[in-house]
Amino acid sequence: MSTASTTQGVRGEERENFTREESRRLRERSRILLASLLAPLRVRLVITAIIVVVSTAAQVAGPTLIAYGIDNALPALVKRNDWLPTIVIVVLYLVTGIVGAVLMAQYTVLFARVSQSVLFDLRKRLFLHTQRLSLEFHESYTSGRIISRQTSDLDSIRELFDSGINQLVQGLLYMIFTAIALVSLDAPSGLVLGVALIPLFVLTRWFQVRSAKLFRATRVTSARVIVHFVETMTGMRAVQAFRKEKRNEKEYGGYVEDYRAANSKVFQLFGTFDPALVMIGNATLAAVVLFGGFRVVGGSMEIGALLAVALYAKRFFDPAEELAVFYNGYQSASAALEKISGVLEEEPSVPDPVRPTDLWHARGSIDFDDVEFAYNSDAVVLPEFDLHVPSGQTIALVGSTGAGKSTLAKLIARFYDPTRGSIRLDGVDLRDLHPKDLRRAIVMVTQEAYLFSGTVADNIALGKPDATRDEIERASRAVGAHEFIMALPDGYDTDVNKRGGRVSAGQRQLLSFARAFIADPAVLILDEATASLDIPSERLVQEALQTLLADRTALIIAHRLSTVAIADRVLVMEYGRVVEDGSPDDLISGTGRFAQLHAAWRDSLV
Ligand SMILES: Nc1ncnc2c1ncn2[C@@H]1O[C@H](COP(=O)(O)OP(=O)(O)OP(=O)(O)O)[C@@H](O)[C@H]1O
Repeated sequence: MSTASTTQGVRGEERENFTREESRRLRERSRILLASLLAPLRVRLVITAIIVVVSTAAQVAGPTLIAYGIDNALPALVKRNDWLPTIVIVVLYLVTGIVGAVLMAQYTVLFARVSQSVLFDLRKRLFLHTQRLSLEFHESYTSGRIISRQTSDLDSIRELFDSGINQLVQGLLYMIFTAIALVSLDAPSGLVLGVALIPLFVLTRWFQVRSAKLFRATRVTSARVIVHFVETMTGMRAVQAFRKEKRNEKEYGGYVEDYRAANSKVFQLFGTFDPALVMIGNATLAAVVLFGGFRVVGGSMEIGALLAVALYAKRFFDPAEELAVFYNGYQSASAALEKISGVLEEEPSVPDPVRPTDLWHARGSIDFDDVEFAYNSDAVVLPEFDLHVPSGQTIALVGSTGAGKSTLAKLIARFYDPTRGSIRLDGVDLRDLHPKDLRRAIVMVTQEAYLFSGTVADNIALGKPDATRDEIERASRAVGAHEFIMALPDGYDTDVNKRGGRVSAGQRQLLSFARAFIADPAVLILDEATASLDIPSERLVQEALQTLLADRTALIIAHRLSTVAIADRVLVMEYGRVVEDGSPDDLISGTGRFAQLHAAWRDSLV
């Protein structure tokens, strides 16, 4: 398999090891993403860079000015009563101090703006792209992982921007300028600093290697805590129904403990690193002062220069810790960027047509022509499927579980494309249809009848965003939902997520019918709820169905055999094939599979 195919999109996200070629490709992908995020901010970045260079240079100038003041300006004042050099030094000191501080403030603000723009852009891109990806992607890439991309991954990139990169740039510049100033002030002291760099380098390397492992452990353990939490909360009904609380408590306790232990190891590491860093700094300072002291006594160095060199030597180590920590922030942010770039690289498996065919007024005839279908090239679900549904026909799909009924429905709604053959609406291949026309012509009402946060009216209007209140009410009346909506605390304006706005399973189904009715599609696909409604509710739903199905092509996945009665035609499916096809009456009076099912159902009613 090629490198591109093993690392394409989110493939390889769970893997720990990569070949050199694969790692190179992943880095390249992250780099391209980062470059595309930074490209629009080019001008701002250049200005920010200039500001930070000038600001750091101004800050570093202080000790040199002090040295000049002590060694040259003060003697002139004392010996010749010449105030000018002293005044110049004091003014310069003040000016560089003020310029350094003002520019530093500017730099912080500008950098924050750059990082906010990058994050805003990335967050938006990720959301829009994830939403555009086909159902196939979402069925395998769990919501926990999507949530991680949008939260913890974006957070580690934010952290790197907020405290990492600007401190890195500042810190590096600071060290470089300080070293230059120190060497130009007194080259021999530069040598001492050069020697001090060796233990500093060794200590930093040691810290990076140890901390990389420990920081990774904190990331892994924290991800486990989040995933377990999300899973428990989303599956709360099953958790409580199966009394899984105790087991969860133990598991969650274990994950939290691992996370705590990982964090405490990180703190222990800092406990060693920080004092060691301070020691190296102090030892260097002592060596510089001692070495300089001898030379001052010997007359080869001025006292002001010694003071400045001591100040530089002391400040030189200030950014060292931030630089060492940056490495970890960088690692976790680049891992995050790699995963996000993977999601962004995914392409919808149901692509929009390049040259779409418009279909303004669909009539609703559907054809399956030599269709074969398999999920993710696994076992074939529909081996060879041919079907003609004339417009206006109501079809009931029955068959044992796993026969392929939902798959058939998903293919008609074009959540997936067939692996062979074509599916056509009014003679136009679904792959060539404009997505807008497709969504207007074919509507699928799923079992879950999902309600979004908002009012009842908002939820119905989803089927036709510009619907007036009149249209909403008419649709609700048509499917028999008006009465119960009016009985809600605020009628159509009741918030479905608030107390009192909670609706029952049957009512939820009626709302989704109203939503479909207002959308007025040429083809309606209905995955009928298995929830056993009580008899009055079932009757209500049956009546609503009749209204909803009138004058359009309909395909109902019928779990209740009572629904079959309102169908013009019944398809019995087994193992991805149609094994019986006929009117309900013909099939019932026959001796086939459906006749048996129907007899068993009728007996169960008596
Ligand atoms: N997203 C998926 N990925 C892989 N295989 C799937 C997927 N969805 C369904 N399948 C498989 O396809 C086959 C048909 O499933 P389908 O959901 O279409 O059956 P069904 O007739 O609607 O069943 P039910 O009445 O239980 O809903 C099953 O073997 C199932 O395991």
